[in-house]
Amino acid sequence: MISPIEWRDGKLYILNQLKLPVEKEYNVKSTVEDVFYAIKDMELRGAPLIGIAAAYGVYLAAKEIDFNNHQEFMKHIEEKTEYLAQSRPTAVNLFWALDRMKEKAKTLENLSLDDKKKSLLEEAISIHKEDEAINRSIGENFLKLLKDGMTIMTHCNAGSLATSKYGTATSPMYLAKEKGWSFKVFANETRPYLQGARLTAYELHHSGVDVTLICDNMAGSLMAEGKIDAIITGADRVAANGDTANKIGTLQLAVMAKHYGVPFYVAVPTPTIDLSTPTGKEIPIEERGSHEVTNWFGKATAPEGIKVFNPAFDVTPHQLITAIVTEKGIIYPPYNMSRGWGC
Ligand SMILES: CSC[C@H]1O[C@H](OP(=O)(O)O)[C@H](O)[C@@H]1O
Repeated sequence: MISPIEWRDGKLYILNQLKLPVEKEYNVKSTVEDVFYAIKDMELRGAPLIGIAAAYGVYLAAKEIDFNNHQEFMKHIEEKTEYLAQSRPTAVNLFWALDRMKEKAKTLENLSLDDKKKSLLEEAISIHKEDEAINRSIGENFLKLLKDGMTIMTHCNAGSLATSKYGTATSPMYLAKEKGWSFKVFANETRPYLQGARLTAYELHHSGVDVTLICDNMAGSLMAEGKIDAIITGADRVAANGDTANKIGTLQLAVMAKHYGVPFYVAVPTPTIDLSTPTGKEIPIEERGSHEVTNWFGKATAPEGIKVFNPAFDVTPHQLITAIVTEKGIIYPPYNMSRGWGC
């Protein structure tokens, strides 16, 4: 499995996902600004991975501090976490990771400056490592729901390229392969940024998972022909009532799944559950630039100056979700996330 982020030899290496599947290029990110733009420009993306990168970004911000007045130290950390929080608005993992790093920093008052920095790096590494265990547990919980030989559809990339390893929606696909099961996977290309074609098809194909790439507009006919046993997507934010924000195009998949009686599952690490957001209506939906719709790798795919609407996410109402699978267990409707994840 390809790793999208590595901390090694005292440096942060980020795989530039804008170059996949053609080039596999890792770049060193040395400053909090480097991490901000890597998230904003989608060199790295995917809710859990955004959180992990932001955690390292807070450490890189601390690294530049050369004074040990704790009030000033905290002021700097707070400024830089607010800066990183501006990178993308929807994936709650970003804010979860920033809050966790800020809370950690508050506990370091009596340490030397070097030990403060060391402790923040250790916290970022913990967030990174914990994510791997979370994803494996999500996969294990999914295998209680799925059966060998099933055909699964997925949307966008909620794979190892969106996390530390295994992915969330793809975790059961990798674990099934470990168990000698054979899933057939349909990966939706996921216009406009093609995370499904460029990333999900890439990582599953290179891992020997049976994956077939389809255009987004082909999903309905496969369900109508009874060829899909389950749909599994990731999530960027789950509201307290179970409404779920995920990549644009997820909502229409869920509506069609309901119509054709296909189970619609969401793979959710619990840091993606946001109890402070009551329903999907309150989830901020990122709108991205028109170039993502009108160009691909510099080739125009629409007339110059055309008006474009480019929301990066949509919200699937909880009524359309068969189950929410987390590392702590499987949550069934009615969803009331404040009940200890409802597992
Ligand atoms: C593991 S969930 C990843 C989640 O993030 C993706 O969005 P983006 O590529 O814009 O960061 C997509 O919504 C995935 O489901």
